[in-house]
Amino acid sequence: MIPRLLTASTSSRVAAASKRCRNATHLPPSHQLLSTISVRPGNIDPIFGVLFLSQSRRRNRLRSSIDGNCCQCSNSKPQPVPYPTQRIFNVSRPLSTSSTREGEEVTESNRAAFRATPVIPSILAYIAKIGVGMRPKKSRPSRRRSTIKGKSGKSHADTFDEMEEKHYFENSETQYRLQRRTTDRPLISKGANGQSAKKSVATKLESENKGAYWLPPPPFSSSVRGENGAHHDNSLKGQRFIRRPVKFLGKAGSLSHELPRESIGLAEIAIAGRSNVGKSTLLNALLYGNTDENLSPRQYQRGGTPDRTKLPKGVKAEASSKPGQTKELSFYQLTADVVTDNDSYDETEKNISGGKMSLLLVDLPGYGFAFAKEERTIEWKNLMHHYLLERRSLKRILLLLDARHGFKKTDFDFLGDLQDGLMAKTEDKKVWSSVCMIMWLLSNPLFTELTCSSTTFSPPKAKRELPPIQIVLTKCDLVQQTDLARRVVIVKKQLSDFLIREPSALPVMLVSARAGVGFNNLRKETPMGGVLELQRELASLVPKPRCHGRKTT
Ligand SMILES: Nc1nc2c(ncn2[C@@H]2O[C@H](COP(=O)(O)OP(=O)(O)OP(=O)(O)O)[C@@H](O)[C@H]2O)c(=O)[nH]1
Ligand SMILES: [Mg+2]
Repeated sequence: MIPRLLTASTSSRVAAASKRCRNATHLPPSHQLLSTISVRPGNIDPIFGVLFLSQSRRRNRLRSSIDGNCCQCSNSKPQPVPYPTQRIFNVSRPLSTSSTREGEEVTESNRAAFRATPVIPSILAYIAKIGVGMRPKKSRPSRRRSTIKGKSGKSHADTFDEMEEKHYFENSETQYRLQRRTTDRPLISKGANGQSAKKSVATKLESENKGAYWLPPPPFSSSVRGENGAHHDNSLKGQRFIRRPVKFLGKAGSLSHELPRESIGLAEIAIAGRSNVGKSTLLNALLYGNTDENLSPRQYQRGGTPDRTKLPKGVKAEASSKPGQTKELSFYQLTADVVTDNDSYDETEKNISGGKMSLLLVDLPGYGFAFAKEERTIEWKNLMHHYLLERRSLKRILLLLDARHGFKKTDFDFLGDLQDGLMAKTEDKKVWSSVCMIMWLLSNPLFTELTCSSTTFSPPKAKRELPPIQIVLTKCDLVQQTDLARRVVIVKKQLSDFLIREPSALPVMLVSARAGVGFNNLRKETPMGGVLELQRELASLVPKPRCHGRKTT
């Protein structure tokens, strides 16, 4: 037996081509194809070691498979990926057919590839508008640089590598000026007493903004602060939302631990992601907002943002720079009492006239590398999968990705495991329900009657799907805005390239849990972007109170 010989590049191309053919009956695996080719000394090129086949038919077969076509498929386009019969993820747009997750190695794009990714102007404009990400530094061209002209007659500053940053900076500067013009218009007018109104209005604004801070949106906070310190939003159609202190409902570290009771009346949101991606920090920011009393939006706009987020008293998730800090599933409940304007509110009163609105945020342990024993990490993983697959009140899964790195292999492994678990569960359920049905029919004396009127029998309930998975990029404050725009493009591409179907059609959200970042539009009525937008999104998932508008007894 003469050993088979192929150059590495040829064999990998054949393997890639065989993977591209979706019709299993058409193309045998590449190794099968190659095993049919017998290698004779005459078939080996003495210099390159590449196969030369005497039979033209075999040569054509090999060539066609190397070119990426199945040897039996006549059309050159690869066949679409066969979709799973069950809906795995909630999607509302066409599924990706470009490649499967299986066998693909997820590689972190290198710096050159990352730089080569185009910056889409609309994404960049959005990022600039919401104010997340590092602003490009003001690159003032030195006098020398601006005066020295290149051969083409252009200044060297014009041919500078970071032209797009310069261009962007000009845009953001214009936006900033426009914003100032609309919000601070009185600043340029003169006061009645001849004194410049600029100073007085500025002082007034300063005092108003002093302590202006960012809280969860209604119903979990107010946009107006009452005289007695109570928070309520008067703009909401005769209703007030009184926020209660955050409640810690409990934690579970293994499958034997009991989870808090499920309830239809509350929205449950799980925060998942790799270890150290910022899950606990984001959870705290979602629960409490960013309440640095000394921080004013004006301070932020001048570029100085404090390093630490100052949170008020209350239960909080523990965050640490060490991966593996969170070792249990922890449940935090945010509740607001809905009070109609005519009613007096008593905090001790159990049955509030308008009812209650509750949001349950669940901090999950991270996957990937963690400072913990292996058995422990396996235990978390099992618990997490069990929770995500079984919990019925789960409304959304926030999948956090570090904005500096995007998707990593562990993230796809996590999604893949969820998908596998869901498939296995569906199969188990099908088998179990059919066994139950047969047993019941056999033991039932009315068996014959039932078979005649089979319409009375209701089939087993359809399988619950996973809730939508929302991709959230965290730590955006550590990334340049142009790089952030590139990251969004790459994450979207990775989603469509490596998953059979995308987790959901929800937009990729950009947040930073650091104080001052992501809320420079604080003074606008509708908050956009950052944690504020995420808070609004989550608040919109909270079901309306059932006893709305009437007194309960
Ligand atoms: N600059 C910056 N740092 C952040 C941000 N969010 C979190 N961090 C930091 O990232 C580190 C990890 O944060 P955690 O919230 O503990 O991360 P985690 O995902 O809960 O980690 P595990 O519990 O170990 O899974 C901490 O040092 C945080 O201060 C952010 O938005 N910006
Ligand atoms: Mg944590």
